[in-house]
Parts: sequence; structure tokens; C-alpha cells
Amino acid sequence: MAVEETEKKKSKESKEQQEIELHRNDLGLEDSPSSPRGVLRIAIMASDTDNTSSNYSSCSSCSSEDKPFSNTRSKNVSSASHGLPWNKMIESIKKKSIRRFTVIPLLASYELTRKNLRRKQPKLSPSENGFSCEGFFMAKPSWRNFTYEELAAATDDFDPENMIGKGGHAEVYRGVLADGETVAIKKLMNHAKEEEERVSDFLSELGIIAHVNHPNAARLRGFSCDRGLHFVLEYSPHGSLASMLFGSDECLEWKIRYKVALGIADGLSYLHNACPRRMIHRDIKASNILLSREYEAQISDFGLAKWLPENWAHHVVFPIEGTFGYMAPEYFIHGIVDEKIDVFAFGVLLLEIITSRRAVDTASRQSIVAWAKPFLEKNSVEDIVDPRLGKEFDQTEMKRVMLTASMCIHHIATMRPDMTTVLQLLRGEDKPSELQKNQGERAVSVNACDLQDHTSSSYLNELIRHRKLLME
Ligand SMILES: Nc1ncnc2c1ncn2[C@@H]1O[C@H](COP(=O)(O)OP(=O)(O)OP(=O)(O)O)[C@@H](O)[C@H]1O
Repeated sequence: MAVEETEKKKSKESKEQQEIELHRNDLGLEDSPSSPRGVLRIAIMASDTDNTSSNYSSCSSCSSEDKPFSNTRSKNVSSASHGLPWNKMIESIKKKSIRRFTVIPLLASYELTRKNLRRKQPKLSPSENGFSCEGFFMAKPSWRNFTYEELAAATDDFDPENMIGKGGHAEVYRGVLADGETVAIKKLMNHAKEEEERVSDFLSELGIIAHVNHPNAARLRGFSCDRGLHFVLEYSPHGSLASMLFGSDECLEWKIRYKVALGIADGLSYLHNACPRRMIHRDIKASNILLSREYEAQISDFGLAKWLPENWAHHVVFPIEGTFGYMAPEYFIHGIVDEKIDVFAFGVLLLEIITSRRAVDTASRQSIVAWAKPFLEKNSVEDIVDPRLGKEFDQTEMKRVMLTASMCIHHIATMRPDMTTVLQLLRGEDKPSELQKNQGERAVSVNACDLQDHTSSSYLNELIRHRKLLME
């Protein structure tokens, strides 16, 4: 009996292992150059070649030898946690991170075998300026590995005076590097998560942010694993959109608000459609939108971002992480993740931009969506607009933003426009036939939340209504 049980357990474990292996491959989590971790490895190689002075353990993660996680020549690297070898660290976190990634392959025809997946992986051959990736060229990363001493020198030993932000997972410091560049140094906090999990999250976020290359997404300058985990990011002098909308007595002028809205839409459209891999941000909110010197919006904090395989309509995740008030119903009820959850969050963000009200009102606990819906239905600008703006806004732009918001916050995912359409709506370039075509191009998400039948004609009717309201 006991032997039988052990055999059963073994076979279950081996099945589970096979499943994990399959999902790992499907998701590109194999140690391929296009996976988040793969990117990290490439970047290490690349940054190593032009950054020999930083004495990073040469291609430590690619080597079969166990090499130290942090800078080996650093005097201060001594604790066990800092000395953990890359290989062991990465191997040990793989299984864990994959287990957390609950995936439901929805398409019966989705049969990506390991073999054809491998064929799809770009073959990388390092060259002087970058990597040729079968048909496209990846520029050599401009970012590098920093020592703790460099970060400490930049921030006056992480002086609290230099702290410019604090989120749930990190403290962010302003720092000036030796070459004079001002950067933001995001120091991940030690609390809450176990080390393996923190390292896993760090590597995923690093891999993702390293892929992203768009004027409306935060730019990585480098990272450091020396005495803690750090991201070094381009500094955004105006801080976050949240601080501009809710934390300042000054009223943010409409021109900037509109520019920011367009920038976020452009950045999201890039993440969903033009990024090397289809990416869902999962935590679009005002405090994750940073503002450059010219008030260019920069989408930041890729801590929850997920790759999504091209042929999958969506996947299901657990646990459900994100920010209350911005979460689409199908996500917080069922954990369903696809582009449309970012579209919903963007709709909430548009409402915040229009009103300067928070996604959830702290006193009344009312969501901005519930509050705004009746006004959006009436197309009533004066009821909804931030009263501090007075009449200082462009009526047409305001109506476009309102109507786009109302479409983005639709409770049925398939009725929300995609980000390409959103951009067209915001710019006033919408032509129903064009929009309908765009909508049909992407796989339609399955909506497990609502059993109503939503055809493309009801979507078209929404667009027609939209146009009519704009003409009013
Ligand atoms: N590059 C930057 N330039 C200027 N300020 C920044 C920068 N990055 C972050 N900040 C500030 O630090 C705050 C916290 O950063 P961030 O959201 O990345 O931390 P987090 O712990 O990941 O947050 P969350 O609680 O959403 O997980 C931001 O809201 C912003 O005010």
C-alpha cells in the first residue's frame, strides 16, 4: 500500500514536472535569449564587454561554473545572500516562479511543441553594436551593472533626504552618477517576501524592462545586485502623475493632461503590439506614470508585467495582484489577463486625468468608475471636469477623452477598444470602418465574466454613438 502511494506520488510529481517544463517552454521561460532571464544574460554579456572596469563576474549566469551573484571584487560582498551563485539562484527560482504562473491554454489548436518553439527563438550572435536576431536587430544595451559603492556615492549613502518615492516594494532615491547624470535608484525592500521570491521578481522585472524601448516607457540605466537589489532608472524630474494630480495645490493644465493621456496610450499600444513580445503591464495607475522634463509620460514599474504568448487569447493568473480601483472585473473576479485589463485601467486613469479625483475616494470608498458613469452617459463635461480647470480646456479634446474613457471602462472586456483604437479615438482619427477592422485583427478575448453575446455590430454601434456625441 505504502509502495503504491509512493509510486503514485512519484508519477504525479513527474507529471507536474513535465507540465511545468511545457509551460516554461510555452512561455519562453526556457533559458532562451528572448525570455526575460535570457535577456538578463545577454545584457550581462554585453555590459560586461564594454564595462570591464565594473569587474562584473564575466557572464556569470551563462557559465557552467557557479559564479558570485554580486561583484566579486567588492570588498563588502560577504554575506551568504550576496554570494549566492547566479546559476543556482536562477535554477532554484525557476520552478517556483513557474508554479505561480497558472496558465490555461485556451486554444485547442495551440500546439507549440518544444521543437518549433526553439525554432522560433532568435539565434544570437554577439557583434560589436548589438545582436542579430533573425530578421531584426537588437541594439547593444546601454545599461550596466553598478557596484553598491557607486550607488552609495550617488545618493550620499541612501540619505533619506534623497528619497523621492516609496511604493509597496521599493524605496526610490535620487542620485547623481560619477558622470553627472541624475538617476532614480529603486531599492527593493527586504520585507514581505522571501529572498528567492524577491530575486525571482527582480529578474523578471529586469528582463522585461530591458526589452522595452519606447519614449513613453521608463528607461533602464542599469541594475545592481550588490548588497540588495536595485534598478537604476532615468530620472523623471516631475515625479509621478499621481503627485501632479493629487499631491499638488497647483492645477495641472489641460494641455499637459492631454499630452500625458496620449503618451500613456502610445506607450501601452507599444507594449501590447510593438514590443518584442506581447506584454501586459497589469499595474497601470497614476503613481506608475512618471513625467519627464517635457511632461512626456513614462510608464514605469514593470513588477507585475507579464508576457503573453501570441496565439493565446488570454491567461489566468493567481494570485491576483494589482491596485484596487484600476482592476477590470474579469481580472479581479477570475484572474483573466489580456490587453483589455490594461485598457480598463487606462480608462480609470483617463477619468483621474479629467477629474483629479482618485480611482477610489478615500472618504466615501466610492470608485471613480461608479461615480463618473452617469455623467459620462449624459456626456456632461461640467459635471465631471476638475473644477480648478474652469474653462481652461479644449472642448473637443475633453469630449474625446471622456468618450474614450467611457469605452475603456466597459465592464465587458470585448466591448473595450484595443490600445491602437484608443489612440485613434484620443487623436480624433476614428473612422468606424477602420476601427472595426482594427478590432478584428487581434484575437477576441474570451469573456468568462459575462455570458451575453457581443457581436462586432454592437461594438460598431458604440463607436457610432461615440462619433455622434463628439459632434454634439
Ligand atoms: N524614475 C523615477 N524618477 C522619479 N521618481 C520616481 C522614479 N521611479 C519611481 N519614482 C517615484 O517613486 C514612487 C514609487 O516607485 P515605484 O512605483 O516604482 O515603487 P513600487 O514599490 O514598485 O510601487 P508599488 O507600490 O506600485 O509596487 C513613484 O510613484 C514615483 O513617485
